[in-house]
Amino acid sequence: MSSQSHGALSPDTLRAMVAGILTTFEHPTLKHNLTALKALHHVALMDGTLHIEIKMPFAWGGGFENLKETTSADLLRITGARAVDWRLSHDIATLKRVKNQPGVSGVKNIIAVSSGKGGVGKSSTAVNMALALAAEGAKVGILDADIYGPSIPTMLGTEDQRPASPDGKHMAPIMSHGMATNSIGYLVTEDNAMVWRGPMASKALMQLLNETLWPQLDYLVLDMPPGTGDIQLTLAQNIPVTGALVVTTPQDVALIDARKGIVMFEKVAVPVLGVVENMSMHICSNCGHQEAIFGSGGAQLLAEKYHTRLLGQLPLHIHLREDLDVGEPTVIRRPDSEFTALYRKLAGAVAAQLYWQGEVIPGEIAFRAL
Ligand SMILES: Nc1ncnc2c1ncn2[C@@H]1O[C@H](COP(=O)(O)OP(=O)(O)OP(=O)(O)O)[C@@H](O)[C@H]1O
Repeated sequence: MSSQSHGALSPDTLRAMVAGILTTFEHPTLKHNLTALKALHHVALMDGTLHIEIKMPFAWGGGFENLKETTSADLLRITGARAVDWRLSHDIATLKRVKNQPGVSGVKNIIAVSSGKGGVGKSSTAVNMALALAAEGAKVGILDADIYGPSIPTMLGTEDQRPASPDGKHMAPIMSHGMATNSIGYLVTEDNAMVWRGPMASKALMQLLNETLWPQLDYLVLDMPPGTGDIQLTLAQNIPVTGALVVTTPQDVALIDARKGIVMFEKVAVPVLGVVENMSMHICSNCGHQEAIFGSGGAQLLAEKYHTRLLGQLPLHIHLREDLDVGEPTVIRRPDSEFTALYRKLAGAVAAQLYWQGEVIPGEIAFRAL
């Protein structure tokens, strides 16, 4: 099609032209195209610049970058504009929660991050994914519910802080790297928490969730205690979770436990969003050599067998551990690294899966009654 003089286009024609191109855009996060999603929020052509605003119901920073790269040239050609001024805004949908439970004040969606066994990198994944969701454009918080090893404060560099209580009843979350966070680790010593019986632990965690003064959040990432015992089952049943992730390593023993995690969530009707494979490859920090030291392909097979999906794979690399040890997760410390790109891809896949798998609660207003 030949270029047209931009002065000659009516708003409707312009919109139809732009929509025509955007409709053809395909991306792994899109089950239906952008027009079906009503994502084209604003189009205008002024002084040779084409202004386009895309509004999305789930965190979509990565998809948006891809959209710009893929369609800008065509848009310029078809509209005759000299430049495109792209804008992405979000109006993140609130999705149906397990058992239709009422939500937590201020929080639209809760994503539980679990693992069948300890030490597979659940907390590392939760914290980097939460920061990646924020980098993708969402308002994000993280709650460390891992009574057996509350490591989020260390990973966020906030271990010396304690939540204040402005009214003697609620806790103000601690802010770190732009994210609201609270942890069972701020409230009890590790030795204390370890000996809690199930009901005590679950009660404390429910309090932590409900009595934190969360700011308006699109996603609250919940770092669950590892395993599939009573505490995990009680939490999965009582927390108004939107969906759950199961983190595993490619080792057979971890995969067996990850399977138990999937089954546990299915039992209590928590939608499983998918599996995340951590430490899928070891990358040598000297030579870059990659080695599948824990085996390969297992998480993919597990996901297929249980009719879910592999949402991301993260390598085993010394930078990931070092960054967490100094309280500056890789997504913050190395925003342009290949690791951050992987976490952002995972975050985008999780946000999209949550949306497409869920059912939108129209017009719910998350209010806080104090
Ligand atoms: N992909 C990775 N590359 C390098 N180190 C990693 C990676 N994932 C996790 N680690 C490191 O492994 C250790 C355990 O990770 P993490 O605490 O996230 O595991 P977890 O599954 O949450 O453990 P727990 O179940 O005990 O809470 C940490 O020191 C972390 O920095």
